Amino acid sequence: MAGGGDELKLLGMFASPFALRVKLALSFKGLSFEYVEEDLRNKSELLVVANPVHRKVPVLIHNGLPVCESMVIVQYLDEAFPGAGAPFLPSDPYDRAVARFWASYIDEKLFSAWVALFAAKTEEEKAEGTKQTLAAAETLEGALRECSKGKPFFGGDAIGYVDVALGGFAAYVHAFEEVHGLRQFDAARTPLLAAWLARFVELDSAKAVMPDVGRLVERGKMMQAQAAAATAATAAAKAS
Ligand SMILES: N[C@@H](CCC(=O)N[C@@H](CS)C(=O)NCC(=O)O)C(=O)O
Repeated sequence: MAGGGDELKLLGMFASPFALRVKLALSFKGLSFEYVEEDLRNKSELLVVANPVHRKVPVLIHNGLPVCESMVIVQYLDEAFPGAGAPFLPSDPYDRAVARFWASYIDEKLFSAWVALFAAKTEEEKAEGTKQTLAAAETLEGALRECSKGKPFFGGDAIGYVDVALGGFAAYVHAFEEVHGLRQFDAARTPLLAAWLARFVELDSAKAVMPDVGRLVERGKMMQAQAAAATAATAAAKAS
């Protein structure tokens, strides 16, 4: 429990990068919570009632009230628990706007490039997904330079809003390398991001909630094999 009579319950799924953001945010703020693992093929009544619009994880239930959408939850934690650690969002309104901009870039460009890569059925689609992923990483390299002002994190010396947004994908960077053979935050191409990742995964609060990379790799390989089998079945059906 969070302390002071607050009850926090997180509905998540072990492989969800969005749920990981919330686990990271709670961990960085030192807030304890009850964790409920959802089976997304058979969603609980609690999830459906708590997030009737999207029926997705993560949902944070604070004293019985549900809050949905990972980055909305991260902001909520800043506002609902002002005494729990440094705020993720900067105090200056312009810096706050910049942080929100980059967090939404991560969802719109980096995540969608990964989805494109993951869904790729042909070599051309795979090449396109790879190109988009590396281009998004290069853009984020510039964002990190701008936001960190020479300090280790997007938030400066401390973990900030963009660090949490990107941190949700930290375990995936390693898993992707194993499943797709693509090093996204490469030290030669994006040295700041590569150093950011190495530092981030070593933080005690991050380590405490990070999913097992081996399990993510296993899941990624299984999904890749299922996608390949579906493509082969479609090709066979067309040929017959
Ligand atoms: N924009 C949402 C994305 C959440 C999301 O896509 N969650 C996925 C798991 S990674 C989910 O619950 N999927 C279930 C479904 O689509 O039915 C956020 O940031 O929280």
